[in-house]
Amino acid sequence: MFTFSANLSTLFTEVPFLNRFAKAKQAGFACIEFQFPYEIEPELIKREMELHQLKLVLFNFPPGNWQKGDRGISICADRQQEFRDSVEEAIRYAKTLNCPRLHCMAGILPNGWEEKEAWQVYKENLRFAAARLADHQITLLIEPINRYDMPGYLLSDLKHAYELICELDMPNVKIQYDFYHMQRIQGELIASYQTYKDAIGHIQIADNPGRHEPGTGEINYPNIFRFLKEIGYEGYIGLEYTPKESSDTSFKWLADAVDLARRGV
Ligand SMILES: O=C(O)C(=O)[C@@H](O)CO
Ligand SMILES: [Mg+2]
Repeated sequence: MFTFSANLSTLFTEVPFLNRFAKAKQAGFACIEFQFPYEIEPELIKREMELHQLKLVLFNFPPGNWQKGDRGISICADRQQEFRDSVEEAIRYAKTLNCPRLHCMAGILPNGWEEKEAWQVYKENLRFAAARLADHQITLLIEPINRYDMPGYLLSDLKHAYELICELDMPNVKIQYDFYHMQRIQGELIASYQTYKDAIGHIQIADNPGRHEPGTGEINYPNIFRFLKEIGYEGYIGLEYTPKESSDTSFKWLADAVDLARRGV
């Protein structure tokens, strides 16, 4: 059976980052994930995790300068040393926090850049990162992201992600399948999950439109959870959504999902 993990970058944002661990515990979570922890030293995060007995399942490589528009730097030919340094920084956090998965964002293709060259650099960088992560038994994840939210994001196609993984042929590289992005990119959620399931290493969820909690939009999450249970998915499902009203009132769907699983539906 799968396990839900609370994404502390999008949930409990009513309180400062380090206070979100207690909130996650109070809401009944044993597992958490977040996006970019780099403003806080990992020892402080570790203290909160230990205090509240929380297990970390995922976070991201440093994305470059987010305020200036970076959404990952792994496709940038002129920033390969910066990328390599970012891999080491992510490993430093992952080792301290005992985290088994890291997501590497691709990046936005700058105007006038050759797409073909960007793919080449991306591939080289992923190969480097996957080898470094393998030294620490960490899985490297790549996630197709929709271009409505991130215009120009290079990796926005599930099949491309899969082909890249096949080409790299490194066992610790997997797809991060975010149902919200996949709905906006192509739909066909269950069928496409089924097609690529052996290459998928992590799931995230949110509804569309709005990227709020399941039940607020058009995605049939009860059906998706039923499907994931049927195929025996035993990994994590990250709640990477922005609560429609407040975090505390955004978990009603979760009670229904857990109940559904318990009843063996
Ligand atoms: O945007 C998403 O979806 C993610 O999973 C993030 O890690 C990237 O911001
Ligand atoms: Mg995601």
